[in-house]
Amino acid sequence: MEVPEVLPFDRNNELKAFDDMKAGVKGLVDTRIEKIPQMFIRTLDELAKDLPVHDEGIEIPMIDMGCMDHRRKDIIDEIRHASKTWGFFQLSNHGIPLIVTKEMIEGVHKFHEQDMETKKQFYTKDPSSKVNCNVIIDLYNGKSADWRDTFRCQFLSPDPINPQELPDTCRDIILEYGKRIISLGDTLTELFSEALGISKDHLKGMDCNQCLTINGNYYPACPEPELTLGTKNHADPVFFTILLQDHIGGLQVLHQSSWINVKPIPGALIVNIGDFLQLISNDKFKSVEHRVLANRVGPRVSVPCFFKPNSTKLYGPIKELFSEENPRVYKDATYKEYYEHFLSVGLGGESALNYFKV
Ligand SMILES: O=C(O)CCC(=O)C(=O)O
Ligand SMILES: [Fe+2]
Repeated sequence: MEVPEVLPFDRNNELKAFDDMKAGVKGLVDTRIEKIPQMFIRTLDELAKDLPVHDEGIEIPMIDMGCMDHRRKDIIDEIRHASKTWGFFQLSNHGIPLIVTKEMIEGVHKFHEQDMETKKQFYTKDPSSKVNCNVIIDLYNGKSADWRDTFRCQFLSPDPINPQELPDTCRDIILEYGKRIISLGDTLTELFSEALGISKDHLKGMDCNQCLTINGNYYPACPEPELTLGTKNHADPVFFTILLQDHIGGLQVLHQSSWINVKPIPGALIVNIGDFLQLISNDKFKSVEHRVLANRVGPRVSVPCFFKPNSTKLYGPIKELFSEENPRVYKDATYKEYYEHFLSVGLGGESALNYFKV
């Protein structure tokens, strides 16, 4: 019997398209392939450290922000509880209309799905550029790459972005969505302060919502989703994040050593505590690891809005939160020092906060 010759599959043959991507002239969405290249395949070390998924009747807390004037105290209690135990919660009745969230998702589709020639101008690694896409940080520290394209826009830095710098395809909706996120970010900054038991204006006075980066994540359908991740596990290197996701799903949050799926709920927004809020709250609030699975179905779109610290200001735990039972946990650090350390650790590694413990 004739044995058919089976050639070992050489993933490197597929790499031409990805060389372009690494060189910054192509997004994942522009490369239609059937096998994923080596650079996306999770390492044995990553797989060995993976934890189980727990998906039976457990969900991140849902907080209804409606009737705030009458229910403020209850809402603050719920935010405190969620921020201490989960580091994540979903928000309903947050004031951003469904039509605006829907158009924001469509805007991210339009940006990533436009032709390469138009998109090319945004593929830059120039850190001074306020709008760019596809800076895959893990390619720089030897771990597997994430199965996603990303568009980043420094909306407040702290000066507002010049609208002309935004792409034509989604300029209007980013401006509209960004304006509403700034207002929701203001409200959350007050609620977080009150939940910590300090004055309503305390976190705003520390410039916790002074800088805002809006990302547009685009996760193309993946032919081999079990071999890679859409976004590797990480905690956000920011104060807090307000995340919009579409209906596809794939976001998972680490809770009691298991991955929990975050179910998409139309119109709801997800809020999570970032490392810097954990640092200044002296561990009262938790910045929790999360990740996004790759999926055979796609594309999936998400819009994380990151409230970040001013990079040169010195931050440390809030003194009002110290007590004999709760002594200072972290040293003072600038965001620049912290973020450099975060990048050196890379996604999928240990928490960047450990390095700043006293
Ligand atoms: O796409 C998502 O749902 C989450 C992405 C994320 O965690 C991030 O960009 O920091
Ligand atoms: Fe994140």
